[in-house]
Amino acid sequence: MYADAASRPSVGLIGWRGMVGSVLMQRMVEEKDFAKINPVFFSTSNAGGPVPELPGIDTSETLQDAHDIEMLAKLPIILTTQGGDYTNEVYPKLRAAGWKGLWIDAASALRMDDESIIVLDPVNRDQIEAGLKNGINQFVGGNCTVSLMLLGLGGLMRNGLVEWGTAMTYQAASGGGARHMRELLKGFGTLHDIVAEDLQNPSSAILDIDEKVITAQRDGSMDTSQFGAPLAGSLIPWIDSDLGNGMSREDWKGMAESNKILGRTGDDVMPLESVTVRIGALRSHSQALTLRLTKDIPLDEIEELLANDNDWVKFVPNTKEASMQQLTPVAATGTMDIPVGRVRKLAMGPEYISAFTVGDQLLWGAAEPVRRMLMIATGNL
Ligand SMILES: NC(=O)C1=CN([C@@H]2O[C@H](COP(=O)(O)OP(=O)(O)OC[C@H]3O[C@@H](n4cnc5c(N)ncnc54)[C@H](OP(=O)(O)O)[C@@H]3O)[C@@H](O)[C@H]2O)C=CC1
Ligand SMILES: N[C@@H](CC(=O)OP(=O)(O)O)C(=O)O
Repeated sequence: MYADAASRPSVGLIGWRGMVGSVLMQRMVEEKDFAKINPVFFSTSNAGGPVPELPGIDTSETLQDAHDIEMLAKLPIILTTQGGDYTNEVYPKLRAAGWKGLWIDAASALRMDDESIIVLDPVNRDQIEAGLKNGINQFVGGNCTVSLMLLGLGGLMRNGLVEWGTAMTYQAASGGGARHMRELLKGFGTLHDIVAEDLQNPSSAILDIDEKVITAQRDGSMDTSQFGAPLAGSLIPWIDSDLGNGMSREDWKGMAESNKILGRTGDDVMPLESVTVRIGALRSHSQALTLRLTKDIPLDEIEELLANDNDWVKFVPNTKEASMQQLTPVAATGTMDIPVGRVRKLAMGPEYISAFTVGDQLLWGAAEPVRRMLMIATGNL
């Protein structure tokens, strides 16, 4: 039974209209979360406007101003998917005003703060529970690639069986935002239009087609305003800012965030290096890993550890057919599954394995960890 309306905790929701926020709303409707809380909807651009028409939402209410610190400070819990700029602007003011409530956030701004816990409850529920008990009040969703990797490889990583690893990523356009997804699709369209007639003719020369495509990709005629380089028919081996030491910020997050989630510090830190790459997938991130295990573990035991770690990981047998059908962005998108496969021992030695994992960047990669944190904080999970 759900709590009656008067005793449900009030929760401020900011960013619900954005791409991550919309996926969060979908999940909250699916899980009937709006029967467990009293939602208060905010906007940075349309205070006084209508609240979203969602099942279970009282549409006689209007949107609150997301910059109104006094209004925000009345709430015991705030969940934001609005982005890091909003967090950086509003959060310090809210705390300075004496607010003691729980802040749940999908943006990276507060992730590595000592006062924050990065939330991924199938992996670190113990940390979350201990944090709630000890008065921690900043709970931040992890980087999408990190969360998806830890869910896929949890059976090895959570059990301390990985000595070190590398993750080579294949990240979808959605990681950049809605406009990036549009730019990718427009890019495919532009390239197709240039060679559409040639494609109709089976005897046209493929090298002529190739020449027309590469010319368009190089001559500046494609829209690259979001990615800064053509992505359709290509890839971009750099994600997020340049740290000036040969690493992108996205490369850096792999080791920093995964160790924080796993609770590994000091001498216990697991070296995990990444090269993060944007590819022309729409909304599921993939990554290929090389892992050195702490010992030689038989392959069937590795498979069992991976398959049984959590309710969402889906072990995919290392065959061509299964990999092509089950281990792709097309298979993972829109689902809560985290397929993991291509697991085999490597020529470097019996402790070395490969693995490949995929997951929806907007579900487990962004919205679901913060949705679940809200449910944990309100005693509903
Ligand atoms: N954990 C992770 O790995 C990930 C985290 N994120 C985080 O989530 C944040 C939000 O990302 P995302 O959802 O892609 O951002 P969006 O740009 O889709 O939405 C952000 C805000 O923009 C405003 N907005 C303006 N125009 C529109 C429009 N036409 N449609 C919808 N919203 C509009 C809305 O605010 P308003 O209603 O107030 O006007 C909305 O909440 C990111 O900045 C990042 O910090 C994102 C991806 C992955
Ligand atoms: N940087 C990720 C998306 C994202 O928003 O990550 P973060 O929450 O760590 O900033 C990507 O581009 O795929």
